[in-house]
Amino acid sequence: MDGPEALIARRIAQGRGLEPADLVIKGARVLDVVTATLFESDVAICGDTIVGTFGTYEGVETIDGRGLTVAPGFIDTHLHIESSLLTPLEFDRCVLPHGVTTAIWDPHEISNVLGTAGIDYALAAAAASIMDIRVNLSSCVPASPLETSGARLEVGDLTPYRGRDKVIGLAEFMNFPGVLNADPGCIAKLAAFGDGHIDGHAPLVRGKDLNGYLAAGIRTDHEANNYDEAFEKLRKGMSVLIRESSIAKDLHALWPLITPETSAFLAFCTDDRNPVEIAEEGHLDHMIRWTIAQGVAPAHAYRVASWSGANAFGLRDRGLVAPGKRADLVLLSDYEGCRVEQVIAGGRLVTDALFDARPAVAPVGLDSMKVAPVAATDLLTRGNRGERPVIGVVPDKIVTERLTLELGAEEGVVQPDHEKDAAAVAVISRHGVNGNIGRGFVKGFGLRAGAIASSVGHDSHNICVVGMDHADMAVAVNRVIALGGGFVVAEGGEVRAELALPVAGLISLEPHEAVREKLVALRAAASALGCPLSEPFLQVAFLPLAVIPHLKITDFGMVDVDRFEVVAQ
Ligand SMILES: Nc1ncnc2[nH]cnc12
Ligand SMILES: [Mn+2]
Repeated sequence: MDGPEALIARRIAQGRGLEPADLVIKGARVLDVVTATLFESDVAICGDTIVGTFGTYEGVETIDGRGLTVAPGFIDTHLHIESSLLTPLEFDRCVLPHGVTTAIWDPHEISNVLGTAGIDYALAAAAASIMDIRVNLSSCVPASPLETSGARLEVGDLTPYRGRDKVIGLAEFMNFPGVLNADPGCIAKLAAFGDGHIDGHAPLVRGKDLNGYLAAGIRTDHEANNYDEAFEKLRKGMSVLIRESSIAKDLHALWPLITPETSAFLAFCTDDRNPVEIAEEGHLDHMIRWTIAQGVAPAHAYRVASWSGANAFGLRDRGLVAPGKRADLVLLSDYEGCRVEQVIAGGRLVTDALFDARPAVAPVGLDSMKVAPVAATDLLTRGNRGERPVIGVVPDKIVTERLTLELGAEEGVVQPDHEKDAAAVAVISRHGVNGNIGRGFVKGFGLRAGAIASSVGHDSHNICVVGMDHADMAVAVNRVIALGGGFVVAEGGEVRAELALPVAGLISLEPHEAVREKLVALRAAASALGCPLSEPFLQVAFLPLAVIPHLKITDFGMVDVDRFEVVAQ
């Protein structure tokens, strides 16, 4: 026998204790998330598979498990690795040590810029990473018809990827108005993937509209930011993915959902989490730790972070410390505090040498700035004094308010107003498709001067700039273009801080430690301009997301998301 048959025979022999296992964790306390109990045991591993628990085993190699608790590897059920600002392999090196052994990636950020080349990049990275990166195919590129993306993905672009290694199904179906209105393009995608997994994205969708959205075959949601909405979705059979991103922090509202009965139907996700927060707080380990600190039984929190997510996405080979399951294991020095000591990914102890041995993945999209430098006059909103729609930023939320403010004008140009905390905002099309510039105003950035610009502008990733001075806005935008993409703070005609994001205008080529340092400097520069927000760049980056209520801005202009129409250019 050789090949799969020999491997199965080896697993049986090692599981039965007839021969030493490849690797044994000796004398640990093991978490069983099925019965929510802990038990003392060795854990025997053959290759990438757990083969023995509830027993004593000999191992070719052993790990001293005394004083440690072994939990199933954590599963981030919905994220955009691009939002970490890191390359996927740098994300792997940054996040796997936090116990996240599986990450389910929707590469719609890079796909909005590069099209299927973005999906190919994601799959190449998934083949090289140590953590098991799975890919859901980006269902809505562009996210809405009210923006200009760098590419479009129709059903015919997606179906060739079905069944590919690492591919699960269809990623977050954000165009919920398109679903509810039975838009033909949406229906075609739902039909093509209906027999598999379809992820959802349904902020504030309730009642019979939610029933219609679910009847379309959509299985999960991560956009509920309040208990009642999440509870309704849970009771209607959705897997609710509780999110703690760097900007949308829903854990504090949703942790009470986690009970003995519901924890099998809830999962954790991060959506968009950057290296500063990963370093300062953690990743899913932070979510587990924080949830337990609220009083949730530890075993239920760990179940949400492992088995429940595996089950929701059809990953039947993982999520338990049990024979036959994938050897994704987290060794904890503090069970209630979720302090990760060591991680085993696919049966391999995670070490620096393991990361160093990965094959390289070539960067893509290094020429994604297909736009000429702008002049300050390009960013002006022409008009007279009067009332106009203004985006209301809500700290730690991506939902924004639809405000109306009276703003003054000078010589036919509408002016930012520091007293009213009304900054100018513009979105500059950057994909070489057209010369669109959307212009408007936003309240909540607290700026007294200067400008903040970003080539990360969800999800079409045009350049978004917020400022109190149009000349500084142009300086910031033009530096973003010169960098090939990035975040820039400018004041008094000077660049005060910057981070280059040359991979599709979204991702840095630097190590996560360097990206973290530059993000800290950018936050400090934004704060020096008066900005009180903990995440100023993500707040800028989410202003264009026209599938999140209520008022946003794209390269088309100000978009009323509830009425799904452009309300001001
Ligand atoms: N990056 C993203 N794209 C679409 N919807 C989101 N909701 C939160 N983050 C998002
Ligand atoms: Mn979403």
